Amino acid sequence: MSIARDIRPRQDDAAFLATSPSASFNSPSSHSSVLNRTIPLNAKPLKPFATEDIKVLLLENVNQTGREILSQQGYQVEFLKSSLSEDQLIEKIRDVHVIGIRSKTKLTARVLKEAKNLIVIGCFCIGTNQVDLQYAADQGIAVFNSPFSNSRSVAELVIGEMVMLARQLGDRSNEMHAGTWNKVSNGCWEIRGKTIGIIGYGHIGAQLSVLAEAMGMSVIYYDVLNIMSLGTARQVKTLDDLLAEADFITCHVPEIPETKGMIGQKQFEKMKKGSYLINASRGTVVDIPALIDAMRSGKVAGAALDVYPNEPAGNGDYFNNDLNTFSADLRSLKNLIITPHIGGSTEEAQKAIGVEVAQALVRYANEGSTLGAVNLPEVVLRSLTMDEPDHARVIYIHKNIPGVLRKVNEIIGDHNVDKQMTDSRGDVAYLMADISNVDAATIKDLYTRLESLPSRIMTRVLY
Ligand SMILES: NC(=O)c1ccc[n+]([C@@H]2O[C@H](COP(=O)([O-])OP(=O)(O)OC[C@H]3O[C@@H](n4cnc5c(N)ncnc54)[C@H](O)[C@@H]3O)[C@@H](O)[C@H]2O)c1
Ligand SMILES: O=C(O)CC[C@@H](O)C(=O)O
Repeated sequence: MSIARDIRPRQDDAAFLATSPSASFNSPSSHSSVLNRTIPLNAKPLKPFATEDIKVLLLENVNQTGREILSQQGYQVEFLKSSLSEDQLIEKIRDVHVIGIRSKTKLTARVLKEAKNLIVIGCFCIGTNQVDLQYAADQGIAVFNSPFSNSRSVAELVIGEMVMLARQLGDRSNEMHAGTWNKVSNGCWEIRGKTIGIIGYGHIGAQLSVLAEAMGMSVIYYDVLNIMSLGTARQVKTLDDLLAEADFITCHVPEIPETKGMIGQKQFEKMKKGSYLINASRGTVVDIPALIDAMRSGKVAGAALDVYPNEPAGNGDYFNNDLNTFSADLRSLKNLIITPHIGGSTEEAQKAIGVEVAQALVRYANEGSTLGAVNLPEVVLRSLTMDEPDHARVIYIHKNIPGVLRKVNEIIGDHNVDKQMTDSRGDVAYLMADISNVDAATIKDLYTRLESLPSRIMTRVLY
């Protein structure tokens, strides 16, 4: 084996654990086919120096499947059930190399600035709006998520909620719990024959489309992209077209500036009287005080909310006006289902997410692969094999400015570069090269020279 292991960097030497950010997510087929192609049976396990020095912080009750994968690597894994406040996070994140979060933990620029050793962030969920992706990329910190492992769970929840709202099930159940028999059919409907309007026809919206059609519903959808319809679904041109036609309106868009408050007073005015609203996307997408008004006036006959502008840090916390000023008004409404951000909270989804994201973190930490990252270019190299003992993998994350490759190749070009790949995304570029016949002194020298280049964001050497 390579003698390079003898030059273990200090535990706080984040550069050796260099990170990569990468690009947008892939379809499952492209993902797995690339991986299958690049992992031969005799693949040499690359390690970012001493794995037992890698500190992992997992917040928000990340699934056991993910925890196990990371622990099995020998990493030091600390696991917390809830999220942390910004100040607590700043204290904790300082010596952490890998952090795993879900939707609640805010990794702002202020927090990431303190994360001097951090190489990679795993969002054990779909949404990545809780992370300052650009700031992370600028620091060479890769971010991974799980693009579709909980999509089906959300789609099924929405189907259930449509039936519940149409039949006022929440109210009937609450009344029975309070000891009151109230057998009514007024204002109760089948969903068969009704129109569902899906805002955002991505992974969740498309799943929902198929399920809703099977329930006998007509499906229309609005999306900023021109997307192929599934079954007999029909894309409408504008949000207003959807609002005017749908009986059930359901939001499945990401939290981005364009979707903030996209359902507010004006949109409620354009809906049909007696329509229903469901939001299981992000809490900022619907203006909740405007929804409260629309429900009080009878314009909206029922609603289901799973997400809120401010959400508690963990289970057992209060959902009250200290958190969101409208909480008490919201809780007083009839035919309103409010759930604690559980759209993706099923055993199936959480297990799958745990595996998917933890594996991406390990691949990144140990091999430098950015495949599936959401904020950096995607770079993956065929694995080194056990037949290639004296190889090292050099990763150089750098500013995407002219002349860098020439400088880098002046440094690594003195050696035998077996393979090399580079790609850029915006202002950041990611270079990965496998170099043969290198000893500890050479690795140290390469590392030091790359680190001294003005274009450097982060350097890592894996061996
Ligand atoms: N409640 C939960 O537990 C839960 C679980 C999973 C995902 N989510 C949320 O749901 C969101 C959607 O998930 P997904 O997997 O379907 O995402 P996706 O990226 O597959 O699909 C989102 C769709 O929204 C469209 N879109 C973007 N901006 C739009 C706009 N302004 N108007 C109309 N359409 C727009 C996109 O083009 C895309 O087709 C996630 O971003 C996440 O925030 C919530
Ligand atoms: O599990 C979570 O915290 C988030 C679930 C969901 O909103 C997601 O973005 O996947």
